[in-house]
Amino acid sequence: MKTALTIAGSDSGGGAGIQADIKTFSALGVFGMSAITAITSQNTVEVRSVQLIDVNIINDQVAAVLEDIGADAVKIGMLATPDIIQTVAQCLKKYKPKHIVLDPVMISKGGHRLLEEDTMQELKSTLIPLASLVTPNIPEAEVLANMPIHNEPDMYEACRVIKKLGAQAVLIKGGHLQGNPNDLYYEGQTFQLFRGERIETKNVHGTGCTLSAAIAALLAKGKEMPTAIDEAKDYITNAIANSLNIGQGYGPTHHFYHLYECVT
Ligand SMILES: Nc1ncnc2c1ncn2[C@@H]1O[C@H](COP(=O)(O)OP(=O)(O)OP(=O)(O)O)[C@@H](O)[C@H]1O
Ligand SMILES: Cc1ncc(CO)c(N)n1
Repeated sequence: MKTALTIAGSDSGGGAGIQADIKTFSALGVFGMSAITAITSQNTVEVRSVQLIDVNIINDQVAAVLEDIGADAVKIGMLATPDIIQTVAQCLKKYKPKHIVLDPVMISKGGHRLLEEDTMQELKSTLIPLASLVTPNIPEAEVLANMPIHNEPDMYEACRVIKKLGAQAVLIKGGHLQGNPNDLYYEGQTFQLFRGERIETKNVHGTGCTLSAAIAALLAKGKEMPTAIDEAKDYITNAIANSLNIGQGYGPTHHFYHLYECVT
């Protein structure tokens, strides 16, 4: 069976972070593993508290998984401090996983900052150059590219700037712009727009986590990057279309376990 490791924060509410990633891996027929970087006390409305995990424990979790089982792909989510980023970067340099999908998580849907000041700078210089794909949403892309993004033409320019930070490829997610949620992919030569149709729902907690985990799972199964993104886009669209109206705030996406075949 193919395997995928998520290095991310835990969301007690089950909609984002490690929990969304493992559900997505499982639904796509990939064996999911985790290295937890932070524990968030979170629900569909708010983040109540955050406990960061000691960097030695983060290092040990990654080492334990990669020295024994290995991972066909790694997905990276919430990394709250420059120290944590450096630790994860050292692990990636040591174990050199084939596919690294980096979701530069900044702020929860409820508006809670999930990383400290200066952390985005460290992410830019230390981690983005190691990534096969970096998947910012619009506010994250604005910080990474250091420019405002108001429309699709701005997304093209921001892709160019972010690509120069050294990732192999960039996918800017258009969910936060008005109109249809189209995502723009750029690998340094050609652009590809992955079109979506906006689903009218407030239940979009964890959509970014789910998309990046789906891309990692599909890469683990041997798909080429554009195919992995295309199929992951179908996966997230389906997960949003069937999202769950639970909790008082932004409900979670829904994962269908029986729809996807397992590659052994
Ligand atoms: N209402 C919607 N209908 C259909 N697709 C959507 C909708 N909102 C977002 N998407 C898609 O979901 C994916 C995730 O995008 P989004 O911009 O919401 O990520 P995000 O802000 O990082 O999510 P989160 O921070 O909650 O994890 C993208 O492919 C985007 O186009
Ligand atoms: C732990 C965690 N990671 C990522 C996000 C972004 O949605 C979140 N809300 N919580």
